[in-house]
Amino acid sequence: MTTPVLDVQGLAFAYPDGHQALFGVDLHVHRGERVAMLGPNGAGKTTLVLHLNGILTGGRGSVSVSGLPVTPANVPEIRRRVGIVFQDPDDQLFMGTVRADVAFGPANLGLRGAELDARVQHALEQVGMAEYADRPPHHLSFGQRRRVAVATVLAMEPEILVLDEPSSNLDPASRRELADILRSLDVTVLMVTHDLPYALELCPRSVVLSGGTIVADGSTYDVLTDDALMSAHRLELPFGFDPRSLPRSS
Ligand SMILES: Nc1ncnc2c1ncn2[C@@H]1O[C@H](COP(=O)(O)OP(=O)(O)OP(=O)(O)O)[C@@H](O)[C@H]1O
Repeated sequence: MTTPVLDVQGLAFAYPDGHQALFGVDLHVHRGERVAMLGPNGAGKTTLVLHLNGILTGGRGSVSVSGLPVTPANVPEIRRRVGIVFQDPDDQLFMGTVRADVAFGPANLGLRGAELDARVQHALEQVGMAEYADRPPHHLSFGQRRRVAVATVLAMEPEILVLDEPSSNLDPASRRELADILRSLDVTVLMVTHDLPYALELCPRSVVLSGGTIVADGSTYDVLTDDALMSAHRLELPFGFDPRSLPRSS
């Protein structure tokens, strides 16, 4: 078996106020997988994501990315390997142009000149935003800014792309376009979402985190059609959406 891209073992974490948010989480994601992380509000999803690149540390258990443990000493390399796209693109876009925002990370890695330009161009092409390179990010629509935020992370050539609620606040066309982009990428994806149809559309596998533990890990179709599991963990499909009535693509 190859080394997982993401290897979380027995991760337990309590916040400084004593609130225990994770109770021994195990999660293994292999290269090329697209995995959805589902779960009700307060389940611990964000807490888990913040451990993946060392924003939160100090809990029990371990997290490794392609064999490299997430430790304070490894954080710079871990942050290159784990690209997190946060829910609000404005948390990630702070430069005067789209190009400068996408160049920021690779320039910090030491890329310069033609190599840097090519990296930026490729990342913008991957998200269909190359023609916006010279625009200020704050002149773009929310959906366009989210795509640029994805490009800022892709420009680092991460081992795993972690997306927090990628479909939130997108209109139906932007939501579909982002799905097409994510499907086209040759990258391992972990996607936190409450948008269950989006999980079904994009991720063959889903894990359900509830009360700080993983309560299910299997095919997204099997998870979403397990009525007892769904109701036990406050997961609800949109009215009228029935995975059983869809062609089985994932
Ligand atoms: N800084 C903090 N200090 C104390 N407790 C916290 C802190 N941040 C989160 N928590 C608690 O930890 C638990 C897990 O929170 P977390 O944000 O990881 O959940 P989540 O699954 O991402 O929820 P949501 O779907 O609402 O985003 C919750 O009970 C939350 O109240």
